[in-house]
Amino acid sequence: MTQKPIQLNAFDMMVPVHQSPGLWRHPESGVADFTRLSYWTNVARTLEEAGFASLFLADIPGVYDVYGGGADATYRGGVQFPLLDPLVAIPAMAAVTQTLGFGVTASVTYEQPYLLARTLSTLDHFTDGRVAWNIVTSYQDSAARNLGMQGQIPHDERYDRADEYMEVMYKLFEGSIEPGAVRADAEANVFVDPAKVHDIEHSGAFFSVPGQALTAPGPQRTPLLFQAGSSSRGQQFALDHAEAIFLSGGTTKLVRRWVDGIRDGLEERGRPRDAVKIFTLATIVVADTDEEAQQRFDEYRRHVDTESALALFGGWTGVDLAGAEPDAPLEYVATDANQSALASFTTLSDGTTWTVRDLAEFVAIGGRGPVIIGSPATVVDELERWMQETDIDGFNVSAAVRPADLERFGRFVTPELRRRGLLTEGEAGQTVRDRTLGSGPWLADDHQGASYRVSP
Ligand SMILES: Cc1cc2nc3c(=O)[nH]c(=O)nc-3n(C[C@H](O)[C@H](O)[C@H](O)COP(=O)(O)O)c2cc1C
Repeated sequence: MTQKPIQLNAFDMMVPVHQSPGLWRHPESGVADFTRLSYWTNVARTLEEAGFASLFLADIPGVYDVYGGGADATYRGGVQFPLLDPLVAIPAMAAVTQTLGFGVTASVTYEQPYLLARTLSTLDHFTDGRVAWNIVTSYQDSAARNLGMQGQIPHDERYDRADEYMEVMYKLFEGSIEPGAVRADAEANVFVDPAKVHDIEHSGAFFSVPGQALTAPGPQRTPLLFQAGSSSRGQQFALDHAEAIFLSGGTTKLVRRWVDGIRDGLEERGRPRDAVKIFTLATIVVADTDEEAQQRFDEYRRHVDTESALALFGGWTGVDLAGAEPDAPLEYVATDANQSALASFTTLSDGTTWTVRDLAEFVAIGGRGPVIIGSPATVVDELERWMQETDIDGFNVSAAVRPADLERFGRFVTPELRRRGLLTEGEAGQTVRDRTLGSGPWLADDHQGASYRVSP
């Protein structure tokens, strides 16, 4: 049995269908209300009570329009569409919770760093240091087209640009407004001390930001940094910047391979092997007994929508499987979309040949991660097995029926985790960085972002 506590993130998105196409039709699904703020404040409360360290909200700035050469299947299936802006809901969720962190996704390919730094600092203030940023480079042509470009920036170049983007962000968060700059000293007639505000004077290949940050940083200065790139260039970027990395793989063997690569990469950079926390996707179907959980899963299966699953897969990978022979084997092609999503069913599949049908059925519940089915004891045994075999730090828990399966997690799995002493509880006032890494509120001194820090 592992001694290491299991860290829990919930993996969700402000859409009707996130990872389990078709399940919105299940009678227990509540997603018809996903546009109500109360849906999300209830989710936040549920997760906090269930011992989750954070809620990770995925986001994309485009529509999945690859399958069948259009978006009709996406519309019909509610496949990550319609899509609300996750940043807007965070303060409301923070106001009804005390310890839950919020991982928000924002794209470095389409957002300007100067304004995004202000948005994230605002959220860090409003959440008392409970905001984390999932740094993505994005992978959709539809996003590029609607954001004023002819097509996507090529895959690896997106990451080169993202490296410079991060330099700008570190300068804005760490190097522009010193701690103590905001004095609000009425007697001296000084609100902000000019000696403690610095222009960042950034001039690079992609960005020019000569001036100062628009707002003083929040309790964490730089928000906790999440990343999920899994291609080799994506992994390099993650090693250079991330404090927590998300993976998504169907087998312990595949996930272990990625984990070893990450920990070796950290060591090569002279950092501790555990400097970055690693989470992998898992979908849990739990009930009182193994039989009841299996029955529940069988019932879920009757609600899956394989066409929507292929629309989702097309959006991730840029590969259109409309009209493909269901028994045709999948083949790897390099695209400018999400390279690791396709690789996990082809070049990284350990000799298994995936057909189009297998893929649609697998992706239809829980996306690219495992589905763990059983009683609370069986589920926790399986979570422990994944922890041991993959050397991860925790899970990104996705719900098949939303939000019911998150509530069920809290009702069934959390008590078993607590009974086995596997959950670490949050404390009010603790930042999400401290809760996740145990290293205080700011970036670690050996993180490259800390080198931009100006101190009093
Ligand atoms: C668990 C997980 C969550 C992700 N969430 C998002 C997201 O919200 N938005 C996004 O644009 N990409 C998301 N991605 C995609 C990654 O950021 C990255 O673009 C993807 O893995 C492709 O990069 P790669 O080619 O380096 O693998 C996610 C990936 C994983 C594994």
